[in-house]
Amino acid sequence: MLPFPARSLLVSCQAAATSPLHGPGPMTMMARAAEQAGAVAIRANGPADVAAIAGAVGVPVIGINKTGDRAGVYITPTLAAAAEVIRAGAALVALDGTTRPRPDGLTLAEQVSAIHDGYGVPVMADVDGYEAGLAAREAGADLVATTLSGYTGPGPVPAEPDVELVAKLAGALDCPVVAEGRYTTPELFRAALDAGAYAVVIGTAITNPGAITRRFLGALA
Ligand SMILES: CC(=O)N[C@H](C=O)[C@@H](O)[C@H](O)[C@H](O)COP(=O)(O)O
Repeated sequence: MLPFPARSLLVSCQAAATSPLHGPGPMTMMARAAEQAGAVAIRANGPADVAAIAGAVGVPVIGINKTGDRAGVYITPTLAAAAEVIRAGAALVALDGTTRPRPDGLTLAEQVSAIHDGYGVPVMADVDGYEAGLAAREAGADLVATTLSGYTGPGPVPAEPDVELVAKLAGALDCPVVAEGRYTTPELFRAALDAGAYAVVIGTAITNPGAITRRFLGALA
């Protein structure tokens, strides 16, 4: 049973170490504001933020634990990283669901089943493409998210979200597909749901005032 309903908006509350909003205090305020406005789950990074947010909101927290280099597997890359955010209060854990080798040597299937067996929480696999999505479900993921599409190849990150991948995965998988990554407008949020997304995670467009400010100033360039 998933801890949030279909056709819902989930808000990612994360701030880079360079941001004045970095840390559990500001991220908890962001999460409370998102919950007050109708977000039905919060995605948060690291045990400190997960613990603070889980203690302050009534909606479930999707915990991630970014570790290591962004060029490699960095979203909850190991079982130990997953355990930290689960112990901090995550109701669900999201982790790298690509086919790349993982730093602790576990396969994705081994990591997922260790989380299921050891902690009993659902797992969301952040994938970068169709084949990875199929493989992640095969490996036991309870949800598949398009989070890493556009981020694992050699080229620049596209401006638009990968709605096509959402549609392909939703048509092929027997589990919920979550749209995540570069959903910047209400129209794109709606497009993801219409393409078959169970829910949509929105981060930057809601919780990153620095990026929003830069986006407006881009109109002057
Ligand atoms: C690729 C990667 O590391 N994505 C991260 C995953 O947790 C976050 O940095 C994103 O903000 C999140 O996925 C939400 O996406 P957007 O901020 O585009 O709405």
